[in-house]
Amino acid sequence: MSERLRAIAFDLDGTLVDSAAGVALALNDALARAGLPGFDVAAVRGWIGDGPDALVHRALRASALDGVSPATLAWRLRRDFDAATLRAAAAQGSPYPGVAALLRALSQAHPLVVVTNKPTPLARAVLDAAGLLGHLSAVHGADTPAERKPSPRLIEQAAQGLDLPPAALLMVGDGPADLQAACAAGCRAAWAGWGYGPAPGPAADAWRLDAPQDLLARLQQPAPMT
Ligand SMILES: O=C(O)COP(=O)(O)O
Repeated sequence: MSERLRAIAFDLDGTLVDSAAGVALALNDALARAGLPGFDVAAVRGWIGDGPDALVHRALRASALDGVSPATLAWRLRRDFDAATLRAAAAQGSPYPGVAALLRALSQAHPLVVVTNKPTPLARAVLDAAGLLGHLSAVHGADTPAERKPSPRLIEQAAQGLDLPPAALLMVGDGPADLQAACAAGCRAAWAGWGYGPAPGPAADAWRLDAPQDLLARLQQPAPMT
């Protein structure tokens, strides 16, 4: 690990936990309670990464209800989605192969945090059920819209909590919002190629990781940003 890199911030969905099937389960539970049809995992996978409000909005748009439905429907779907997630956190997904071992190895030497667009209570429940919470120093979830990545706020909050400048962090994530938030915070970035997001363009200043274990190897090399 380079001298200035002192802590690692991980995205949750599509980076630590393969949650698409679990998110689809909770979303479809909420939709069914509202008398609406559900969606398959492939569709839902493409809607993950910007938080549950965006997920609900995208589901409503795909249901052709967007714009004609009252705001209370979105509110109710969101409430029921959160409840379904908390009721069955263990069904929300498992860590990707190699993730638990990676966190175990990295946490020996460096603080690890999660920076996610999931609200904190949901994020903590999912991480706990996945057996990952014990490796983490803190979980920073987006509890208000303004905190959501690509805003740098959660990364800044994480850095502040560790008493480090954001530049001392590496943000590892699968989505464009993760890399944009890292750039906005002035912190280094690594793209998790095993997740849901598209590959960053050639101009993006980020490590490209094919598998969780690649991170250990890359941490021995010079950092992509200074
Ligand atoms: O979309 C979500 O709920 C959270 O997504 P993230 O963990 O990739 O930030």
